[in-house]
Amino acid sequence: MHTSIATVSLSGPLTEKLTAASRAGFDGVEIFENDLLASPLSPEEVRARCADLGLAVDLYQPMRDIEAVPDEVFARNLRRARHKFELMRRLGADTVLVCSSVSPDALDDDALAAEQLSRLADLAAEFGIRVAYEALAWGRHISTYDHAWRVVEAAGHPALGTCLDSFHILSRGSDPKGIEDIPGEKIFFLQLADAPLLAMDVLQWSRHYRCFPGQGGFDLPGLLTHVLRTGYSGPLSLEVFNDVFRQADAGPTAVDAHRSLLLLQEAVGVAELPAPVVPTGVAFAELLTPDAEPVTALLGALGFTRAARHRGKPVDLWQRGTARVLVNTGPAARRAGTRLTAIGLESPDPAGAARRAEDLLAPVLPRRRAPEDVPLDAVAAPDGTELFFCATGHPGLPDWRADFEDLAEAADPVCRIDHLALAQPWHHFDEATLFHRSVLGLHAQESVDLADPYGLLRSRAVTNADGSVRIALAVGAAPGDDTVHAAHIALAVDDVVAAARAFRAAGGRLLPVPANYHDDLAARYEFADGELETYRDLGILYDREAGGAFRHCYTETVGRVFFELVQRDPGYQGYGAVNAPVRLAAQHAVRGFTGG
Ligand SMILES: O=C(O)c1ccc(O)c(O)c1
Ligand SMILES: [Mg+2]
Repeated sequence: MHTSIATVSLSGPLTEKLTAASRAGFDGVEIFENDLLASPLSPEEVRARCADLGLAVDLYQPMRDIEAVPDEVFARNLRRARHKFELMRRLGADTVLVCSSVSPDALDDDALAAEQLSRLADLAAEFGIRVAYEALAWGRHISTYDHAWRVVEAAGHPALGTCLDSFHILSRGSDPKGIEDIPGEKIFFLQLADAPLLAMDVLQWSRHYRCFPGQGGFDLPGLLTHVLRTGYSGPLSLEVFNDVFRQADAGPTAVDAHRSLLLLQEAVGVAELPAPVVPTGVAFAELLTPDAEPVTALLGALGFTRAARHRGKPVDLWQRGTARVLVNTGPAARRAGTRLTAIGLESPDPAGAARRAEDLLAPVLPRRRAPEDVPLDAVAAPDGTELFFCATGHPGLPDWRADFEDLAEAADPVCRIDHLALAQPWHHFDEATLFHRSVLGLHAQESVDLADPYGLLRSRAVTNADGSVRIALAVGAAPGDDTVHAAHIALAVDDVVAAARAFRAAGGRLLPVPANYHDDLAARYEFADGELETYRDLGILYDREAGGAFRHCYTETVGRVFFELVQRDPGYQGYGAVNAPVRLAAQHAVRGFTGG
């Protein structure tokens, strides 16, 4: 279907918004009046720019406070409208959005509203323009879609139709099924926005918290299904007022926006995409570092051995059990300190996984990093993390390990990657979740807010069904907070006490945890004799759910990476979130002393 985006959804001046929308693959735009007023381009120039970019000007908006007013006020409104219709002719826009009045002048009189909207439509028709009337959820007298439709229906004017906006409909809890009572050709426009389910004033909610479909709590596929049943065939247009998107780069936001529309079309069956290929495990995590020594010292103390070396590049494979970490000291490492740059995901169909990602606008990475390398399918996640789709040890599929020359048999204490925690750029958290959910087919758990001494950290885990892939996506409230912008690799061990002791005996440094924390644990749980003292000594944190317990501790941080040792009872599904504030405070306390 024809896809469109309101310029208010993107950051920057009008020309940047238009360029971003076009590059992301949108077919058209809704031009928000303020964006035009602030633009140095004339309406003709905007029209030409849109044409050059392959964008239709699908809507001009909004026209406000028009209807159900005393005659003399309406006369002034018509005069204003004539100006706007002349402007729209120059702009090449043939549909105008009129939102229901919020003016104190407006009367609670549907017949008057219908009559005046009809007169407005008469004038619009002289310019070849159609009027799409939309109920704002906070409209003074008209605030529901069915009410707006009754007024439009009563007016019975061919140049007057309604504009449906999913936010206004779903935020008020209206039943979208009634949309099917509207003839499709009288729905002149469809605006789509999701939103987190918040209990707050609807105007504030709308102006600050809207998000792209699939990122919030509304049933957008359900609503769109009702709309399509009417025969509606106009644009699917995103109109998202969001404080974060206003500040984020327009380019990536537009890509995320378009991805959300592709997914919505897939969900309602009007677009076909390659099916998700859910990853079945973690093949490796790759660290890029300008200085291997602190990283390999840490890995060594954690019981990893250097098992293999890449044939052509400065990349070593470190392994303990089935936990594999690649240490890359290539030239790219010089640009930034130590960080986690790539993840290998086990995939039953690597090529299929990459095809879906590509169709959902993920940048595809070169299949070979060098001519002699094994070809691997890889894409970039929104945060830039490279995702390799791997088939470790599958006959018939390329094995990434073929690029490596064995150095040693891996020592094999039981150990695997329990989860990876990735720091997201602060303005791309919702997109990251949607990406991992829809592109990779992972299930998203609830988002949790964690108190950091210097701000709030938001975290949301995405997992596969058996928990063999767990990725915790986190973002700090404060842009540029380095501590929370560290990624970490959590290693699952059978006995965290033994693992922590072995780590310390090998010279590793564990994150010290304040005594107050363990005093509180004593108040909350009963422990066997000596157990709590052991945890106190090693800095082991503890959590318990109905399903079981979680014991975990942290290593020092090297660059922007640290490790966690976890002992997870099979029934425990979380990540020790209750302990995160203590852990974050402890990491702040040692910052500067541990950084590498
Ligand atoms: O918040 C507003 O004023 C506003 C304006 C135009 C719209 O289409 C809308 O949904 C909201
Ligand atoms: Mg709207």
